[in-house]
Amino acid sequence: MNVDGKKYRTIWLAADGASVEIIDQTKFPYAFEIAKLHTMEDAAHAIRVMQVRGAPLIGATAAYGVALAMRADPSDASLDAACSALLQTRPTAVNLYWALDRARKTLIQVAPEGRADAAFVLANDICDEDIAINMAIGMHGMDIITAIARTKREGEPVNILTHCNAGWLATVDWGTATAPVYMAHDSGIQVHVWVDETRPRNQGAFLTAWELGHHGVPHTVIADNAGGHLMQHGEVDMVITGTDRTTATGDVCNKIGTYLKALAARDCDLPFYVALPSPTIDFSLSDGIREIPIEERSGTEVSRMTGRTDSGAIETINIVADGSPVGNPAFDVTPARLVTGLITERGVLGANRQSLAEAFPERVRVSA
Ligand SMILES: CSC[C@@H](O)[C@@H](O)C(=O)COP(=O)(O)O
Repeated sequence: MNVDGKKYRTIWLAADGASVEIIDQTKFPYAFEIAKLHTMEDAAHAIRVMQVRGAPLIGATAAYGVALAMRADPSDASLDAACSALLQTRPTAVNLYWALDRARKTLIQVAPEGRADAAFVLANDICDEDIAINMAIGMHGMDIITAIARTKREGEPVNILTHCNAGWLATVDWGTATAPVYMAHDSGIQVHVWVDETRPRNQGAFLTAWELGHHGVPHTVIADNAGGHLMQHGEVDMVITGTDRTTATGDVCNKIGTYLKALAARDCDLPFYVALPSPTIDFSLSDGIREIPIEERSGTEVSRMTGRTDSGAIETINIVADGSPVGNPAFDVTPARLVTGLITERGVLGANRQSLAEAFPERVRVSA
C-alpha cells in the first residue's frame, strides 16, 4: 500500500540481492522504519519480537529466513536446522508451519548448489501469492459491504468493526480483514471502521489506525470493551476479523478478545465474518478450543504501557498494582457456530467442514 506516496510491501528482497528488508512494526505508530535481515537468526528474531507479525507475514518472513540460511549453508542439515529454529518463534499462526513445510519439501529436492536461489524464488512466490489471495478476498468481501451499503441512506457509511490488525501490515499487502474495506473505499463506497484491540499490545490503536489513516479510510479507535455497546446501539453493521489458524471445521483462532466480539455480534444479530487466506486453514485440526496452541505472552504487555509523552519522548510506565501476578493469553478461539462466513480467496464459505473441504479439496487430501 502507499505510505506518503510511495508503494510498499511489508517485506521484500533488498537491492543488494542478499538481504531482506522489512517494515519494523515495533516502531509504530511513532515512526516508519525499515530494518534489514541478513541472516536466518535475524528473521527468527524479527518474528519473535514482532518486528513482523500477523499470520501471513510471519509465514513470508519464515520463507525468507530459510533462504537466508541457504545462502550461508545450503546443506540438508542447515535446511533442517533453519526450519526447526524458525518454527520455534511463535506457536499459534499456522502459516509459519505451512511456509516452512513448503520450503523444506521444495528445497530438499534441489541440489545444494541451487538451493539458495530456489529458496529466494520460493519466498518471493509466497509473497506474490499472498498479495493475489488478499486481493481475491478483498473482491469477495467487498460484495458483502456493497450489499449492506445498498440498505443505507444517502451519505450514511457502512460501519465495520475490526479487531487487532489483520491489515496490510499483517500480510505482504492489502491485509485480509482490511482488503474488502480498502477495495470498498477505493471504489467510492462510504465505509467507517471501528478499530479495537487497544490492549494488551494495542495492535488496533498502533497499527490498524495508522494504516487506515494513511489510506484515508474514516475510522475511530475504541477501547476493546466498547464493541458490544456500539453493536447494541446500531453503530455497527458488520464485524470482519482475521485469523491465525482456522480448523477444518471452521473454528477460528485470532487475537485475544475476538471471541467476545463474536458473542456480542450474535446477541445483536449482526454478521461476524472472518477473512482468511487458505494457508491459515489447518486441515489437521477439528476442535479449535482443545487443539490450537495459544501463545502465552509476557505479563509485562499487560502490566506496562508504552507511549509518547507530550514532549515527544517514548516512555514505558507500570499500570498494575505492585506484586499482582499478570496473565497474558494472546489468542482465543471463536467456535464456528458464531461465524457468519469465512471470506477466502475462493469465495465466502460457511464455517463448516463440508464448505472448507469442497473449496480446498487439494489441501484436505494432503493433510488427511
Ligand atoms: C491477517 S492477520 C490475522 C491475524 O494474524 C491477526 O488478526 C492477529 O491476530 C495478529 O496477531 P499478532 O499477535 O499481532 O501477530
